[in-house]
Amino acid sequence: MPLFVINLLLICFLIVCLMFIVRLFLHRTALIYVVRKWGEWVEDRVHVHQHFRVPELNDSTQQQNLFYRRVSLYVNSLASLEDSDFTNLFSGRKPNDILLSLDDNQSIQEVFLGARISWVNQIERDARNQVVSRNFVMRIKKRDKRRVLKPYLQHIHTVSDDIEQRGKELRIYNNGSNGRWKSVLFNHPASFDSLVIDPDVKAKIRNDLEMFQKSKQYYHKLGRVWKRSYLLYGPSGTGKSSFIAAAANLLNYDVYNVNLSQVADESDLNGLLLQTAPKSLIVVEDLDRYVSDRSRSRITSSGLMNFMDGLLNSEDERIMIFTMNDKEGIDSALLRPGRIDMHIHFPMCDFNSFKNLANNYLGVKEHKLFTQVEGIFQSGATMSPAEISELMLVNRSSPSRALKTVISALQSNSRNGGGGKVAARASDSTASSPAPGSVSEEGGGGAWKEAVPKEFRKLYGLLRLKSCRTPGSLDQHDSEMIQR
Ligand SMILES: Nc1ncnc2c1ncn2[C@@H]1O[C@H](COP(=O)(O)OP(=O)(O)OP(=O)(O)O)[C@@H](O)[C@H]1O
Ligand SMILES: [Mg+2]
Repeated sequence: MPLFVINLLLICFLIVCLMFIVRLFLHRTALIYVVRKWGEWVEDRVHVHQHFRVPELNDSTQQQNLFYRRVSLYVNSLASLEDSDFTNLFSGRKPNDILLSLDDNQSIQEVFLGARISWVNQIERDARNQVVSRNFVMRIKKRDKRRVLKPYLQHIHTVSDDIEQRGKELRIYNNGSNGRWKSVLFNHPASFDSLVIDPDVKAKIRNDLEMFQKSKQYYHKLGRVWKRSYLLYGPSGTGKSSFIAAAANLLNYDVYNVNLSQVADESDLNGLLLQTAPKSLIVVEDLDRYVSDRSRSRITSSGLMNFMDGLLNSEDERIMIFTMNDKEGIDSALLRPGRIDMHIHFPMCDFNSFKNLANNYLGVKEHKLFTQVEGIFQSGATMSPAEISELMLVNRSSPSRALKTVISALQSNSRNGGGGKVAARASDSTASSPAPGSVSEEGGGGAWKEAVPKEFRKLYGLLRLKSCRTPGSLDQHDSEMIQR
């Protein structure tokens, strides 16, 4: 090979090495950002830009400009804000939330559909440093505007909606006899993680709920109302109401709890449905009782079915949840596909659920008493998760004592006729519950008293009294339990 070719190759190699080292140096020292900024500065000088101002107040009426709020939510959520040279940090509504916020007159950029868009948080102050006006000013290349502006504004709407939805405080609504909803704040701590059901079923439902939330276009294309219905069925104390609370927390939906015995007639029921807001869970608990005992409600079957089909605005997403202890003997038309999209069974506790509860309530993954518990479950004994969790909760200071208490309860239950009997008795116990299916209600304590055999309650009382001798080992809730 001629010498000059070798030299040429050598020079090329050296140039590549040099470029690599320069690039590495720029990245390591963050000089790359400086170079990039210069590049953008030059680019800005050779393009014509268009500016859009979003004032906080409408010029003529001095009323709040709703779009300003959306832009504010959107801009302060941009990932580029985290990378910017300066950012204000504020605490959010939830305890661990930290919110980022642009400073006065700070600018930020993002790339949308290949177009660079920048925002300035323009704040004007007077001589006394009082804010005179607030605006967000958007800047975009004239060349990109026609292509990008419309989808970009739509994108701002969608993202800000989503942020608002995630940050909103949830409420639970109950209907009164006047055909109106009354609401209170809803902060039930239930989550899908704390809910003990078959892991595959749990994953399937979570997936189904999340898919539904993202399926607006799909439902629209099919010409279907954007709604999904679930039936939760199983004995009392198996987690149906807890599931509803967990779903509301997962989706960030308000809960509308329909008490059918308070509904005067079908038009009243439809009126209630129309008063519900989008992004909500509409819940009817203990539907089987209303259906089998007509004296509890003045709604006919067809009225109920119309309600379940819910002629709602197709744009408004809603989820309906019905609960039942037993679906035997229920008119199949009421439960047909389309009217109810998914049937979810909530069974009594088995050994696997018991282990999950022991982990959640006692922090115990393995224990020498587990083999004995497994044997008792295999012999056919069972109790509801509510009963077992209640026993674990009050004995949480000593896992061994908690497990022994559960074992005694299971054995006692088995001697008294097995799980079926407890299940039946547990269902009966809800007949006296004050309001059907209040999501915020912790059903464990009351049902426990009714469902656990007397003999065991005596034994349990003795154990509680004994443990009570250790000062400070019980909280307020525990003392209430002893008095029962
Ligand atoms: N599957 C479960 N996973 C975790 N905790 C549960 C479960 N089932 C019941 N619990 C506990 O028992 C309590 C009562 O459960 P919940 O009210 O959800 O039962 P339910 O099925 O709605 O009963 P009912 O039919 O009587 O209304 C809950 O607060 C929760 O602490
Ligand atoms: Mg319930």
